[in-house]
Amino acid sequence: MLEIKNLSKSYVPGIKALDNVNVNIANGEIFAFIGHNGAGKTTAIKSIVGILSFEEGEILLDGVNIKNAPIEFKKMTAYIPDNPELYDNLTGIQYLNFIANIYKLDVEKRNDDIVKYSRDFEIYEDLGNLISSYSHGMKQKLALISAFIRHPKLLILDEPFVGLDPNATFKMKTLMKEMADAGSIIFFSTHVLEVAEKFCDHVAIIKKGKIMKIGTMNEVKGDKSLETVFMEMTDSE
Ligand SMILES: Nc1ncnc2c1ncn2[C@@H]1O[C@H](COP(=O)(O)OP(=O)(O)OP(=O)(O)O)[C@@H](O)[C@H]1O
Repeated sequence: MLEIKNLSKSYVPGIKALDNVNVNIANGEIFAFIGHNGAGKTTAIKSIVGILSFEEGEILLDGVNIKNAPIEFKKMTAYIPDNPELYDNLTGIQYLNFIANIYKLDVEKRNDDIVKYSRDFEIYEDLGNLISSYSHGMKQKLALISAFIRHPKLLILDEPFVGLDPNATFKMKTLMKEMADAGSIIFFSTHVLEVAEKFCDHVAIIKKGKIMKIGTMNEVKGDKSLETVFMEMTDSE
């Protein structure tokens, strides 16, 4: 379970980018975090994965506190930013093995997973090429594979649907669903409300650092579309 309790964060004293955010996500849930530009999604994500410090609150994954046990927490977590920075001078396979070695993944299992996921994402044939020769979408696919081979407890993604072709988007959703069915938590931010509506069990709408509405997709949208509820929540001052 991921527990975010009373999380507040300011970049500038007196201005809260996150204001008393509370979120609980059970194992196996697919959770979408939606909000306007500047609402605080990336700030929340970077706080959860331990990149940003925060002044108030607690973040726990299966009871492990990011502040008290950051290494243990990070071992269970895979994070894919909206624009992943990879190592241009490595080949795709060198990068995947580098990540696999850092996390001490079993060699046989990792090799099987690399073949499976790179075939799924149709970049198997490109793994021997330098990352510098990859397109933006291919880099995103490589970053996704590096996360999937770890089978993390928490997979957290910032805007994962931007820049992927329809096949890759479909494949990513299928693999995310598989991971959730195996008990992982999938947490992502998105501006693509149709995908969030169809794909997620749970959702939170954030505005100016505050959670406006949170719950199951049905609880949040009722008999309206997610877009309608989002507009109602975020347009009003
Ligand atoms: N490094 C920073 N220094 C100062 N203020 C920042 C910094 N990063 C973000 N902010 C501010 O924090 C607030 C939340 O930004 P954040 O990037 O979390 O929003 P977001 O919801 O991810 O937006 P987007 O959808 O545009 O990616 C904004 O007001 C932003 O200007």
